[in-house]
Amino acid sequence: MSNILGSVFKVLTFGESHGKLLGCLIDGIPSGFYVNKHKIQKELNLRKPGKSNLVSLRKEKDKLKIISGIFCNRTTGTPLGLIVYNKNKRSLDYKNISKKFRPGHADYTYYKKYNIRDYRGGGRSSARTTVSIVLAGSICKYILKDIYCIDFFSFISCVGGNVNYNSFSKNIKKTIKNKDSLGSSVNILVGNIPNGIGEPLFEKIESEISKTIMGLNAVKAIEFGSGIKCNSYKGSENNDNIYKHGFKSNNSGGVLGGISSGQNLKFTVHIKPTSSISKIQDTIDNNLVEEKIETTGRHDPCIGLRIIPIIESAVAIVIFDLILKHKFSFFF
Ligand SMILES: Cc1cc2nc3c(=O)[nH]c(=O)nc-3n(C[C@H](O)[C@H](O)[C@H](O)COP(=O)(O)O)c2cc1C
Ligand SMILES: C=C(O[C@@H]1CC(C(=O)O)=C[C@@H](OP(=O)(O)O)[C@H]1O)C(=O)O
Repeated sequence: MSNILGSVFKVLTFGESHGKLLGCLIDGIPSGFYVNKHKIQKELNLRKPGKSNLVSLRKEKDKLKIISGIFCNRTTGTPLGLIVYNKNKRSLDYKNISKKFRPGHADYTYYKKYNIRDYRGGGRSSARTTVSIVLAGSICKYILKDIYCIDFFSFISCVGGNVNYNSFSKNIKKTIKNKDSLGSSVNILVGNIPNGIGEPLFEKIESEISKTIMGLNAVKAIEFGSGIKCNSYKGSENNDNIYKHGFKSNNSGGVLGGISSGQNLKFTVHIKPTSSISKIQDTIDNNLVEEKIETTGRHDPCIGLRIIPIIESAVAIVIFDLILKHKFSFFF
């Protein structure tokens, strides 16, 4: 299993959905950084479930606990350990389906590969594990803001194939009634990214971000700038003309040759509909016997509503790691 993100700012993530706790251990964080607990907690609060009836109703406080690596609120350069406890587990919800594989979830592949499966909340395959990404990423996010004024602007751009923002919540409510779920897309814009981040050929900023974002639960595609639409454009339409004070458009998504151009980094992430639905579906059990399955419990009907803080944190880790790894600019 691979549970480590980053190569200099190295984040080891651990924990399961219904285990005792989740967390991360960060190796490679420079010494002397002020660790702002409130800013980390704010990001955890943005990610946590149970905040409305349009998301999973699991109620977690996700209260930050720092277990190592700081002295007088500053990093000491030793491994920084951050955790949150799981408090609101309801493993009984999974009892009926403990031997059946939910279509679309990771149950089938985990069982086939590891020959053992923690069925409680999906165990390690649950998006509850994204807590660890937000723990580490929130630190990167505010360091990037303090040093480079890097800002994130993100929004949900599509729910169930519909791009009209005003219809999103109505559409989700109707889908919940129908015991189903919806796919979605979110748009991410990272402002004030300095020119020069990204290492061609094989650590282009696009490829590094894509690898991490595609590693998130339920993400099925990512497009930069004009994305897949570029296949219908002419060069004269897709090129971003260059002037003394910058670019006239941003079809490149802020990346040229794998290097940030100084324009906003712009990408779209497409997310599949939640697999755990209470509509009856076909599946098999551990003994290959064909069964019907109905997944009840507390599930997100549309993941796009919750994924933005996770994506922002993941991207912040990638950018900060590239900066540290290549001793970019005037950082040191
Ligand atoms: C923020 C977030 C919340 C999610 N909530 C649920 C959920 O409530 N129920 C569910 O079945 N899947 C949920 N997922 C998706 C599963 O974790 C994911 O589909 C599963 O791990 C299988 O991985 P894959 O979809 O990447 O193949 C969520 C994903 C994210 C990013
Ligand atoms: C708990 C979270 O999301 C969970 C993600 C998830 C899944 O299968 O990914 C399934 C559900 O787990 P449970 O049945 O334990 O409530 C969600 O609530 C969270 O994001 O904190």
